[in-house]
Parts: sequence; structure tokens; C-alpha cells
Amino acid sequence: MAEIESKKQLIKENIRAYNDFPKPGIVFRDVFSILQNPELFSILRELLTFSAKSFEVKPDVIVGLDSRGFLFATLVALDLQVPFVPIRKKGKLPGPTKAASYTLEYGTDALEISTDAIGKGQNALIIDDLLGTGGTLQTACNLVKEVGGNISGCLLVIELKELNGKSKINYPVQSLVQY
Ligand SMILES: O=P(O)(O)OC[C@H]1O[C@H](OP(=O)(O)OP(=O)(O)O)[C@H](O)[C@@H]1O
Ligand SMILES: Nc1ncnc2[nH]cnc12
Repeated sequence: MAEIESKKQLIKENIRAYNDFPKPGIVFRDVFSILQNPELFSILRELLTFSAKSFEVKPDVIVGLDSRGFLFATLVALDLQVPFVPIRKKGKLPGPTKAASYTLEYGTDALEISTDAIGKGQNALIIDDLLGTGGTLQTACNLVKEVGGNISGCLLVIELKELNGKSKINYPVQSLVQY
């Protein structure tokens, strides 16, 4: 466990922060700084998969959120050998879909899921890079439920504590690093 905590600390120290991006007053936490270093990216993958295995309800599918969430959700889906399901920004998915709009730290957007992507009663673990206000994750949870899935939980690389996004989510939430 001490080893896990020190690996989380290493990831935290290496996520670069940019002030006033993309708008004045926002501190942008750039998870791509980890991906530029294969050693750190491998450690992050190991931490995510370790956390994904720790949820009480084991996931049947991994749901990743467009776009940065895909970078991590696909790795975990492979490690767990379960299907990967994308939730995309509106207008990008073919076939029948369900959509919902939401607000985020610096704008508004809409998300979409394929109606047949998750079997009725299947357990989904939702993975994204960052939890801010929680609007994105809350919308993703609603979409998974709408197409008949259950939610094992939600896993984030980064949690911005002061935005209190966790309070919007009625499912188990784990984040690897917090600011
Ligand atoms: O908790 P919230 O306040 O809703 O914010 C978190 C979301 O904002 C960012 O996504 P963004 O929409 O910028 O998309 P990207 O991953 O394509 O950069 C981030 O990747 C999360 O998905
Ligand atoms: N502060 C932030 N840094 C990086 N990505 C974000 N997405 C939403 N808020 C963010």
C-alpha cells in the first residue's frame, strides 16, 4: 500500500498545471504530461487497473468519456479483458443513441451513448481523466442507466476537490490524485 501511495504521489507531482487556461481563473491540469513519459504512463496504467479491480461490484464493461477518458478507459478494459464502451460528444456516434446535455467548468456540451452498447443489467465502470464540477460524470451515469446498465462506480485520474463534483454522484467514486 505504501508503494501504491508513493506511485500516486509521483503521478501527482508530474501533472503539469497551467494558469488561466482555457479561460482566466482556471488552473488547467494537463494529464498529457504523464503520457509523454512511458515510465510514468505505465505506472498510471498500473494504478488505474489496480483501482478498477477494487470496486465491490465487478465491472462487465468499461465506459470511457470522450476524449481524454478514452486514453485510460481502453487500457483498463484490455487489462480487465472486458468490453470498452465510448460515451461521445454529441453527433459522433452512428446508429441509435441517447443524448443528454450538461455544463462543465468552462462551457456546456452534450454527450451521447449507443442504445445497444450495454446489456440490460450489465455493470459498468465509468472512467475519465478528471472530475471537476461533476456535470460530465453525472451525465454519463444518467446515460448508462438510461440504456439499461448498472453502475459499479466511477474512476478518475484527477479530482479537483474545491469543485465538489463527488457530491453529484450517487455511486462509488475513486480518484488517483486530488488537488
Ligand atoms: O467535472 P466537469 O466539470 O464536468 O469536467 C470534467 C470534464 O471536462 C473535461 O473534458 P472536456 O469536455 O474538456 O473534453 P476533452 O476530454 O475532450 O478535453 C475532462 O476531460 C472531463 O471529462
Ligand atoms: N481544470 C481542468 N484541468 C484540466 N481539464 C479540465 N477539465 C475541466 N476542468 C479542467
